[in-house]
Amino acid sequence: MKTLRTLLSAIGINDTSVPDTQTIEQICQHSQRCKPFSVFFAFKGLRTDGSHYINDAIEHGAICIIAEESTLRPRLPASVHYYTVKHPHTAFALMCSAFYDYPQRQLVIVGVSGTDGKSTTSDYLYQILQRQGIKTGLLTTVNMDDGSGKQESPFRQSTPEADQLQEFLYRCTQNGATHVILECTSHALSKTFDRLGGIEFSAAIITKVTSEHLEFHHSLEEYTNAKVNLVRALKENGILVTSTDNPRISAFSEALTPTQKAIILGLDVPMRIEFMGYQGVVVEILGKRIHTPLLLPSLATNALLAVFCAADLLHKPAEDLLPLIEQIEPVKGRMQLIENALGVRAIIDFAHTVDAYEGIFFFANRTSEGGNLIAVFGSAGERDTTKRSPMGKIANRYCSTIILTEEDPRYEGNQVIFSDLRFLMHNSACTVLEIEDRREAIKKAVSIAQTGDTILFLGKGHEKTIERESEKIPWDEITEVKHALRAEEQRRQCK
Ligand SMILES: CC(=O)N[C@H]1[C@@H](OP(=O)(O)OP(=O)(O)OC[C@H]2O[C@@H](n3ccc(=O)[nH]c3=O)[C@H](O)[C@@H]2O)O[C@H](CO)[C@@H](O)[C@@H]1O[C@H](C)C(=O)N[C@@H](C)C(=O)N[C@H](CCC(=O)O)C(=O)O
Ligand SMILES: Nc1ncnc2c1ncn2[C@@H]1O[C@H](COP(=O)(O)OP(=O)(O)OP(=O)(O)O)[C@@H](O)[C@H]1O
Repeated sequence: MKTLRTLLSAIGINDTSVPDTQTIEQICQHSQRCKPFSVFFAFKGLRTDGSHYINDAIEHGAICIIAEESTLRPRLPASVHYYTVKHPHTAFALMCSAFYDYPQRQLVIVGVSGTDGKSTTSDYLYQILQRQGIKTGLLTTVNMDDGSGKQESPFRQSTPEADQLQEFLYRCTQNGATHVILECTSHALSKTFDRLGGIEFSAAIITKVTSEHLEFHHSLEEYTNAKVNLVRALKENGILVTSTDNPRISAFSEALTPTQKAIILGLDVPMRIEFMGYQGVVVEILGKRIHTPLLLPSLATNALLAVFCAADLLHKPAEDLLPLIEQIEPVKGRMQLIENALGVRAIIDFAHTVDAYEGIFFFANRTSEGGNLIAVFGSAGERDTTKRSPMGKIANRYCSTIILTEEDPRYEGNQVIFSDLRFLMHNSACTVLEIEDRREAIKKAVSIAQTGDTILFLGKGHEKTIERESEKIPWDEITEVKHALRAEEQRRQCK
């Protein structure tokens, strides 16, 4: 247990008036999660201002309040300590780290970022390190391992808030993990949220930076700059691993210091990726020809990034680790084929960006062998709107039928989202239907598919809910698609 004085000094506040026996039970940023002897951080948010909840936090047991510099000092009981700081999110991360005894200092931490491919690359690296006997922690949108075994991530965010993140790292140290792989999102890396503040990374993998989350970052430069923060957080001898697929390599390599290094696949290490459709991608690299079970070339690149990062961490030749990608296991909801007796190729994938759409529609088109292509998708409400029309355009170019449906409409509602998605759909040979209820949309797609056709179910992957307004409806895309296929098989058998 830490004293308040120690925790305050971790964020540069040295207050000798605080009794040095005063201990702290918890640090929180939501008033209702405070319990007796908590420190409450009052953040100015996008919807409300945490400083409006200071009294609520005190009622729940907060004894110390940290607010932003511009916050007007509220009237407080004399027993409550109150401070302001310039960067409260960074202070929150640093104090949480101190609260858990700086767990990152005991761990080799790899950060994985990029527009697409963070979860898969992280998972592939985890698999490689585990197979090399390294006890490895993992935290992605999909999975978590705190050293006690792999399970689905319980967190709401891909990179959780600093209190949850630091507690996770602490558990990793307690469970004997030596290495940890963290999926690092642009939100978490941004100075606005700084959820990873205080963590020094041994390696940074950047898959590919295209465009996403512009509703938050406002420009591609700002978005890229947030991701570059991962390289800025590298240790003195840290390594950047990326590939020539990444159109923004220079933004990242320019942030390296002379003692840090980079491996750029495709440039430092020539490679060739051969598309083999449903047989899985073949890669030629370092004189080897390796057959992977991964279907998309981008996923194979992710696996290679993982291999070269692992080789550097383990001081092993990459050649020795390359064969491991022959047995790499897929990640839930990523290019997941659902078996069926209809003779239809049913694929669930988490593609939800323009670049990921390019990849998956290229795959589906190249492998269609004359069959029709049907796609079921929507786009997230209250999030980046700039990607919607280009995504719709790509789908419309290749599909015979598109069924627009809900993804997470939130308060924006489906009709606005559908209209954005349709904006550049000029190919009249493609039928575009709108079925808001995702379950009905899936059933419809399955009902019109014939032997040899391909159906893509996009944008939900592993996710467990659909967010309609403020409601979270439980959802399991894999189960829903399986049910629809089974029902259709029975219907056709009875005919
Ligand atoms: C858009 C976004 O990032 N929102 C984050 C933001 O919410 P906000 O600004 O709306 O917060 P707010 O509701 O205005 O509240 C302000 C403050 O008042 C506090 N409060 C509020 C109410 C109350 O009763 N008491 C109280 O103390 C809140 O805890 C908060 O600290 O600050 C909150 C607390 O700091 C975050 O939980 C919340 O993440 C939400 C859950 C979210 O959906 N974030 C997404 C966009 C996100 O982070 N995504 C990334 C990227 C994913 C990807 O790349 O795919 C991720 O890492 O997951
Ligand atoms: N390197 C890549 N380049 C382009 N598309 C990719 C790449 N890797 C994966 N994809 C596509 O993106 C989808 C999501 O992959 P993944 O879950 O690894 O991304 P992510 O960055 O973790 O996504 P999120 O941040 O939303 O959790 C995949 O299903 C695939 O269609």
